[in-house]
Amino acid sequence: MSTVGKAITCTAAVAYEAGKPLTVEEIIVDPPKAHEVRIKVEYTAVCHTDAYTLSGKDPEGAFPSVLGHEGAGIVESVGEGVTNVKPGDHVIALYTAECMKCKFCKSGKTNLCGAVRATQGKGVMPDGTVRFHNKKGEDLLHFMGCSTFSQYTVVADVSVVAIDPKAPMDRACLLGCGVTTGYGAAIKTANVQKGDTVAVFGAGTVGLSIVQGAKVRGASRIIVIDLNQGKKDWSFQFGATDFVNPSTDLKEGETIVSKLIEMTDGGLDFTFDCTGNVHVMRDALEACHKGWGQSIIIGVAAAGEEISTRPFQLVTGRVWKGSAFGGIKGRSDMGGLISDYMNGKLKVDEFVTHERKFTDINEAFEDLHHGDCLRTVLDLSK
Ligand SMILES: NC(=O)C1=CN([C@@H]2O[C@H](COP(=O)(O)OP(=O)(O)OC[C@H]3O[C@@H](n4cnc5c(N)ncnc54)[C@H](OP(=O)(O)O)[C@@H]3O)[C@@H](O)[C@H]2O)C=CC1
Ligand SMILES: N[C@@H](CCC(=O)N[C@@H](CSC=O)C(=O)NCC(=O)O)C(=O)O
Ligand SMILES: [Zn+2]
Ligand SMILES: [Zn+2]
Repeated sequence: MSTVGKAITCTAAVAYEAGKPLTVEEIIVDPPKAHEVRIKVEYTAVCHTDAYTLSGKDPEGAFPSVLGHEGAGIVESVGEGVTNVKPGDHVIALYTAECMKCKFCKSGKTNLCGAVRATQGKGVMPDGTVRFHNKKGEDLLHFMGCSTFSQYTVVADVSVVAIDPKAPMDRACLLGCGVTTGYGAAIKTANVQKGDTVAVFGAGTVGLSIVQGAKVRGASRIIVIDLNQGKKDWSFQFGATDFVNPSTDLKEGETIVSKLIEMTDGGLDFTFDCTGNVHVMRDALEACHKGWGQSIIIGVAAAGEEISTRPFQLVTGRVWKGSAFGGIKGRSDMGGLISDYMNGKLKVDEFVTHERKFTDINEAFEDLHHGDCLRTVLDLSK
């Protein structure tokens, strides 16, 4: 029986309270309104940012909500006026929308889009209402415009892209955030060139995806810095030339900054923070080469945190910038990333260290805190 135009009851993992496990329960998902798309989510991974918001450290975090933003699925139905996807399309949800019409989209300067960001940050659809309700009749908020921790979700049409149906969704879902963010940060935001020197702080999925982007571009040196020795082998597997563990590899009187400057004859062309730690962000800036080194902030820091350095670091030519979703325009660029993956140029499968059924989602959050996990992929059919 067709579900088009009807509310769907399905299983979701609801975040009722900061710092508490998710509640796996049946919820009701309304049909899509105009310019909205209802997706049957097939697979989702858990990103560090989901854990960050669940922890209560996200100033935009609101509860009760349906988290999740690294998901792939199949369009179940579309609202009036939707032309970019159709029922049956395989799709990836986009936490960075691309409307192609707003000031941001038309600027040619950024991948940030202004079309739905304000409502997205409040956990509601562009019309200010929600499509999720629990069985008590309470409204549940959306998250990052995606809410992939539900068997069905509703997103704005500007927040979804169709992909090659031959791409396996249990892997392509990682292009919804981690892999795209890191790879894009290297090849778009930084635009690393052949021979450049690169340092990556934090060897999670984001950091290791920067490593592979830097390798594709022919960087001469790719130094990974992580406190977890277990990340060393992975770093080399993705293309690092060096691995430094600041807790074991620094000599008396040496700092991570002085070591990196010494290793690279004055500092790096590009450094990236993928830890969300503001002290690491400072080190990453100060390890840049005088005159031209650029440090890219990707990690998400908790509410109230601030970055600092001596202004002289910038006066003398180092540049601090940031990157969201790797500077990638989701609707325009995703096809190319999927092709790169399918052609073997972009590693994605290698990040899937754990696979679980959806109902074990709280274990997937636990996985994130263990050094042996890059990504856990959840199968929403189980
Ligand atoms: N700007 C954007 O568009 C996006 C930002 N993010 C953010 O990027 C960051 C990375 O995400 P993800 O790769 O999923 O996260 P992970 O937690 O998988 O990776 C972070 C890595 O950094 C390591 N680390 C923590 N503290 C330090 C330190 N002081 N020095 C060196 N290494 C350290 C961690 O080690 P250990 O495991 O031992 O703690 C871990 O290996 C997160 O803050 C996330 O919220 C994610 C996606 C998009
Ligand atoms: N809500 C937080 C900021 C969270 C944040 O920085 N998100 C990243 C993506 S993290 C993905 O895993 C991002 O791209 N931000 C840009 C955006 O427009 O959201 C806060 O309020 O501090
Ligand atoms: Zn993410
Ligand atoms: Zn736009």
